[in-house]
Formats: sequence, structure tokens, C-alpha cells
Amino acid sequence: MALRIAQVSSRVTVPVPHSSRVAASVPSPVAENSKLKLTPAAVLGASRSRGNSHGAGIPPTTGSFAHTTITTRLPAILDSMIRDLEEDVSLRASEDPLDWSGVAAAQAAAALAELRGLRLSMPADGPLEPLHVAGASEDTRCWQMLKSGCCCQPGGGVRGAGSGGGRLLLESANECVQLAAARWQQQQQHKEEEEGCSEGEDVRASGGISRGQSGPDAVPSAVASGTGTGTGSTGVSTGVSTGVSTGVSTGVSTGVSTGVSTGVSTGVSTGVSTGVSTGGGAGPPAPTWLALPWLVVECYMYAAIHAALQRQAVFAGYDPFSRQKAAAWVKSAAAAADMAAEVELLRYGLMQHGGEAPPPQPPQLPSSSESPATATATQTGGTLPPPAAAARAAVLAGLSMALWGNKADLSLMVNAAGLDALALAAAAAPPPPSASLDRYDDTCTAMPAATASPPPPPPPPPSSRVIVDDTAAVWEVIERLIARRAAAAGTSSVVVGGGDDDDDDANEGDGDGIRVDIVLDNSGLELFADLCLADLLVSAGVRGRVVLHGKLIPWFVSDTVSADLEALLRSCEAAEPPSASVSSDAWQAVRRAAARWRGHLAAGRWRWEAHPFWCTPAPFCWMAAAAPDLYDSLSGSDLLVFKGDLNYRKLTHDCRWPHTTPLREALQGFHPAPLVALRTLKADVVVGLKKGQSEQLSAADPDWLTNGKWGMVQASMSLTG
Ligand SMILES: O=P(O)(O)OC[C@@]1(O)O[C@H](CO)[C@@H](O)[C@@H]1O
Repeated sequence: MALRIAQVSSRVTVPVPHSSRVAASVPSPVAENSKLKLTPAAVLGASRSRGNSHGAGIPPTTGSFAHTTITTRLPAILDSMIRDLEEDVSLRASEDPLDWSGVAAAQAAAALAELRGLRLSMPADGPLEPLHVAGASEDTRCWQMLKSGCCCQPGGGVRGAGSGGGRLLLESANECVQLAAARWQQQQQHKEEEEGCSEGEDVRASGGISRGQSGPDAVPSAVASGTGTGTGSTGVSTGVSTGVSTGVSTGVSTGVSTGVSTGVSTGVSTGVSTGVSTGGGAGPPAPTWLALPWLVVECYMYAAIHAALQRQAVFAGYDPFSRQKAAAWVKSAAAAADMAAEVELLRYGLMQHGGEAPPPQPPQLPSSSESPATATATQTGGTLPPPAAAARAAVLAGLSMALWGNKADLSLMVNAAGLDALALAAAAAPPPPSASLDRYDDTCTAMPAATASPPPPPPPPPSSRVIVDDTAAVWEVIERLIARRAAAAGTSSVVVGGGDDDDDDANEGDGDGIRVDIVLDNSGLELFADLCLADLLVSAGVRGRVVLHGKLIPWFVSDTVSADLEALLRSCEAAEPPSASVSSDAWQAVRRAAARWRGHLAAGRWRWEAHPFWCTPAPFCWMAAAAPDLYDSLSGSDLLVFKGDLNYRKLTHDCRWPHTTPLREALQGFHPAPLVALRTLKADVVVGLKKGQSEQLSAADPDWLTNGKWGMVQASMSLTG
């Protein structure tokens, strides 16, 4: 909740000059000029030319992970979000009854009614209504202003998205639903034609699927176009029009969604029909929650939430998930302090070998007697000269933090009773030490050992929780970048600094043209871990620019919007930790990290970007056609780091590939630059495994694909290599 974060922020005591605060704050997302084109002609034609042959357009089968997510987890997420929204609204009303009356109260009621309607349509497998931004207002009053008397904080996340990126996003969500519905219809036709064709989704045990399902690039036989009167609807409308709504109900028929009654707001409320529509007339059946691919439906839900809130001016800038994000961050404080201490230790190691005077005392790790970072430096250094060994240790540790930070994902932790405190606590536990990427040796050795009794001998237990580990390839790329930078600067290869202790290179953001892009995932602890990686990259000598790609609107509960970055920085800058579980002393390393990070932002070493493409269900193989500006921009990068499960699903088009499919093949032509995915497995999509590995993992852990306990550092450094 923004309100709560603001309270945390108010404890900041580090004096920061106003001018530098402004310069260093997270800039607003730039969406107005972004291009996004998700039409069949743009997207399907482009991806078809790449010859993909796998199916991503499969509606979820009963009992599959996707089906369970749509029928159980997504409704629980909505329930929990609606509860938070209700609490926020009643809090606002009680705090400021005068301000919170009339129009504002009616707007809140309208948004809540719409969201409850959305929730009702899920168990009924109702239609995915076209989303509208009609009525979105540019009213400058926003949620934060009502609360605090000042408007949205600098770079306040979603502000303005309704007129630019927001509208674009909702249109894209509609287009994607149409595309998927058309594909669905085509698949139905195929099914009828080719009876007996296997459409099984669950590949957990088998390690693969049969090829030959209709491909995601299949040309739809009836792509929606045109509008109709909507008179064909025979649906049961449970849409709600409340408050002082003067909503006009107009039917919108897009060819795939029939009989949709959509309220057009002319006042403060929109009545959107989200009831069960059986459709009417000829044409394909309406796309519903269970008739389309999981990814499309899931993204649709977040776009629909945004639409419901965005239409009401009072919710401009409001993040309905911020309560959960703030609560999770409080529980992550100890883990963050540990990470920050380890980063200091790694930086100390770099300074020792980088020719700069090291601090008189090595920093202390708060919670472990043996320094994992030091261990890393010696263990992984091998034959490398000390500076390179220290740089390698820092980079590996950063990768490890960023990888396991992906366990902290709120969308997996919401249950019907709200936040699953146990899951949250487990995820917020400090990441295992960074002596190597393999954090879970103990757990693995505790697994049942293989016996010799035939037949057949069970596969040996996996030796690592990191099931694909391409860190060597990633380090090679980074080492080359460090060398390039060092050659250009005429310095030793390892240059530690940045931020408060190293202001001489301010505005070096374009330095030597080196650029690493991190496509972020969750806020809070995962974001903190990602910033540690970015920090360590800079410290190790990658001194060009790190571009942080976030989301434009609240997405998948905990994904990072710019307001989350700002809130995290402010919380980290506070004199006192947000939780009593961390001592003030231990928190100092976090404060120093935050000061460095502000410095990186101010100097242009780090830059925030939020392209609307990231908030669509489109797979990345569509990016070149759908968002050419983004693809071109990424092509200028030296290394792309994709964080998290959702990005992985989009990298692989969320296809149920045979698990031994090479990543390059699954990317289907998407390759703007060398790339690496850091992901814990939370969806039944995986590629690049060795023969037999899938079976081995299934034997060790039946839920390995989805329980988030297994990780991958999976790279594709070139399209040919
Ligand atoms: O990208 P993240 O945060 O790692 O994971 C997102 C994600 O966990 O959310 C879904 C559940 O709704 C998952 O199955 C999905 O992949």
C-alpha cells in the first residue's frame, strides 16, 4: 500500500539535498512514445516466418497446473486484492471523511463493484470482456495526494498510464484475447479434423510432449474484426453500475466476444457486465477464463484490474498490491541486511585487488562466521589472477542473489486467507551463502539415495538445485566487458566504486558504450537482490550502463513498478530498519548500499525504463514485430538478464516443449543480444535439460517444475553458437 510505504519513508533521516534527490529519484516511465502493435498481421506473420511448430495456444486441461492457477490461485489473488482495496478505502474514508465523500466514494464503489464482478465471472468461466479506458480521467487528484497532501512521489509508477501506456496496454490485452480466441477456434477445428491427436499439457513426468500441436503462429481462420451491436448476447449480466453512474450500456461485438455489454462512463462510474454470457448468433464462441491459454488469461486479469481502477480518477497512481508488497518487504529486511553485508565484503575483496586502498577493517558479516564471499573468492578464483578472481566471485555472488531472490514472488503466496505467512517467511529467508550457485546441497544429499535394486534403477538424485548452470558462459561475457572497459580507461581491470565514495565519474552512464540490461521481475527482496547484482557488476568493472526494465502498471501482484523502486530506496535509506528483526547496526550496510544506488541512478550508470510490451501476454518472439523500438533498443545491449518465471515463459512462448529442446530453438528467433535467464521454476515450462535429467528431477521431487525450489541460470550467447 502506498500509504504504508509513505510511512516507512517518512523515517528517512539521511539528509539528501533536494536537488540531488530529484536527480537521483526514479524517473517516470516513458510510455507515450512506445510502440506496440499486436495485430494478427504484425505478429502472427512475423513469428510464422520463423517456423515454430509447437503449441502455446492450448487452453488448460483439467488438473493441469495452469487450470489450477486459473481456478484457484487467480481468484484468491483477486479476493485478497479486493480485501486490501476495501480496507484502504475505509481507511481513507475514516481519516478524511470530508474529502472522501461524494464523487470519490462513488468512484471507489464503482471500481470495487467492477472488480467483484470480475471475480464472480471466474468460477462461472465467464467471458473475457473487452477492456475499455473510456472515462479515464487526467484528474490531478490522486490517491497519494488525498492521503498526504502531496501528489505522487517522483516517478510514481503508474501515473499518467491511463492516457498513454495504460490505454495501449488495454488495447493490447484485447488484441491478445482476440488472437488467442481465434487460435482456440482453429484448434477446435483441428481437433474435429484430427481426432485422436494428443493435446496433453502435463509433461511433468514424461519430460516432453508430442510434436505437431497447432503452433502459436498459426494463422487464425477468423480473426476478430469489426464491431456489432451486441444484440446477440443472451448472457446473464451480473454487471454492476453503482454510485452516480450514468453509464450507457453499449454492446460491443468483436467477432470473438459476442454479446458484451460494456458500460461507457460519462460520469464517475462504469457499469461493466462481467456476467456469464452464452454468446449469441453465429461466429466463434466467446473467449472465457478457461478457454484460452493460461498466460493470456492471467495477463488479462491484471489488465482488467488496472482498467477497473484506472477509469476512476480517485485511483490514479494507486497500486492495489502495495499493501502486500510493503508487508513482504518488512519480512525481508533481515535477508536484505545479510545480502548488503555480503556485497560489502565482496566489494572489499575487489578493493584489495583493485589497487585502491582497502578500508582499514574488512566489513563484518552479521550472521555467518565464515565469509561465503571470501570463500567464493578463493574457491572460484582458480588460476585467475586475484583481481579477476575477486571480480568473478562478485559476479557469481550477484547472479546467485538475483537467482534465488526470484523465490520471493507474492503471486505464488496468496491463498484464500490472504498472504501465506509461512511461504512468505520461507521465501524471505536469507538466500543461501554465495560460495557457489548451488545453495541446497544439504537438502539434496538428504534425498533418498539411489538403490541398486533392479528394475529399473531410480535415477541418482540431482546434485544441485541449479538444474541448468551457464554461469561460466555469463562470466566469459562479463569478463570481456570488464576488459573492454579497462582497455578504454587505461586502468586495471577491476575498478571498485560508484555512488557516494566515487563521485568523480558522475555522468559516466554512456561510458565506453557498455550496457547490461536487467529485465526485472518482483519488487521487494527480489528487486533488492537484483540491485545487488547490478551494484556488483558496476563494482567489478562493468562501468557503462545498467538498464533496469520494470513494469508500467501493477502486474502479477509483486512485479516492480517505478514506485516500488523508489519505495525500496527510501526504505533502505531510512535510519532504522523496517523490522525489529534487524539491528540498526546491521541495517547500516543496507543504507550504504542505497546511497551507492542513488549515486548510480544520479550518474546515469543505472537507468529505469518501462516499456508497455512487458505488460502484455505476448511472447518475446513477437517483440521484433510488436514492439520494434524495444527490440532495437535491446539489440544495443551487451548482455540481457531476464529475471523470473514469467519472463522465462515469455522467452519460450510458454510452450510445453520437450525438456531437452535447446533454448535457442525455444526462443524462436528472439535474440537481440546475448542473454541469460535467472529463474526459479514455477510453471511447467522448461527447456535445455540433458537427456534423462527431467526423469531424475521428477523422481527426486514430483513438483520440481512448479514449486520454486529449483533454479536455472540459462544462457544463449549467440544465435549460432
Ligand atoms: O515471474 P515470477 O514472479 O517468477 O513468477 C510469476 C508466476 O509465478 O506467477 C504465476 C502464478 O500466478 C506463476 O506460475 C508464474 O510463472
